[in-house]
Amino acid sequence: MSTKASFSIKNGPTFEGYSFGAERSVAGEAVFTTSLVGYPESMSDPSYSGQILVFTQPLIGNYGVPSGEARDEFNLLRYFESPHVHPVGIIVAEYAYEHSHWTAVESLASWCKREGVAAVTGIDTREVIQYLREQGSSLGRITVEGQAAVEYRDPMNTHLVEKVSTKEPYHVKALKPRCNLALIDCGVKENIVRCLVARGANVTVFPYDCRIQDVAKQFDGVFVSNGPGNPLFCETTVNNLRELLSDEKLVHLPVFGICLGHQLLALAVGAKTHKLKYGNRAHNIPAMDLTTGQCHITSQNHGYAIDEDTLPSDWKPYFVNLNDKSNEGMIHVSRPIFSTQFHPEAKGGPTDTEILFDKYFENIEAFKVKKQANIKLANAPVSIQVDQLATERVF
Ligand SMILES: NC(=O)CC[C@H](N)C(=O)O
Repeated sequence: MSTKASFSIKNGPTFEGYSFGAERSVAGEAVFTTSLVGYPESMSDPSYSGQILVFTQPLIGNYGVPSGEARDEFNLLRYFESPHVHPVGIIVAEYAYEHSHWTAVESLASWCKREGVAAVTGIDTREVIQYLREQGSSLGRITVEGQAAVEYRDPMNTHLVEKVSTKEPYHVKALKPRCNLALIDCGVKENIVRCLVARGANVTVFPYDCRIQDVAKQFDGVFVSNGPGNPLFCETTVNNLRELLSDEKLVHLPVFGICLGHQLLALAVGAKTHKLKYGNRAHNIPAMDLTTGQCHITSQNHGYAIDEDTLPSDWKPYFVNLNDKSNEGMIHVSRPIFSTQFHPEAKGGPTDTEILFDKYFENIEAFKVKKQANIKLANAPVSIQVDQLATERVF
């Protein structure tokens, strides 16, 4: 029989189960996802950094884990959203000790062990979620039998983005390049880079604290990525974005942000953010496009949201969450800038809103036409030697 392990919620109950991952006692923020599939994608998503992820889907592990080394035609990770697992622990109702899938190269248990991630099975996750929903976002810890319990700790009080962002810029080439984009990496998911490169962008990925306002003139667009933690920790990025957005020579520059990127752009324009009661983590959340009235089913993973009442008058809410009415995006009234709280790149989840990448590329094409006509904008030659940059994340 495997080693016993317990999962405790601070100011809440303790649940007894069995360890199937690394035999390590850990603490973090306990969050839950109601997604039915996609545990490899979720667990390799840097936005889950420092968290203990509870799956409401009762059977987890049944299709194993695909290769973390396989790469696609752009040299991006084929199956993972980053090279490593980011939650410190996972909680499941029933771990499938036998797995089967044509892409599987190992079991979820062996992946967790190799990555030092605690994993507990045999937990009544229905009760856990009811508790987290009532009490709201809570701290949690996993204690492996025979080990001392670790102190509860709140990862939201630490600068998680600093840990997961690339340490040096890197460059990903398109097969048939049509534009050059600068991406601010706060913990970017691989599929965001893929959505850009596959549409013909050479993407230069910069660390979260790079002075984007200094390099933006060399690019056809700026992208701000997803990432972990409280957006208020990213003051440097917010200040840089504020300067970028207030540069008169850059008024036509297309900008797109996703999730944390959306929150950072909102902070940069003077709006406020708040923590949601327990966050939205699922693959089937309805978000309505306020410009068309259409509802889209979206993939989500966030604990914070922006207060749309605090948006300045030249910004409009773009999408609204039809479950809890929280903000799901913003769009500038005249400039080619928009951002979403949900994940149009999916992985996992529905790809319905991938059209937003097409919209971003339409903005980029329009910008290139304006650049050629040289209408009131900067047009600096690319001085960054992209061929001398790394070709993947640098840690
Ligand atoms: N996926 C993300 O980018 C998450 C954004 C932010 N860390 C939040 O929890 O709200």
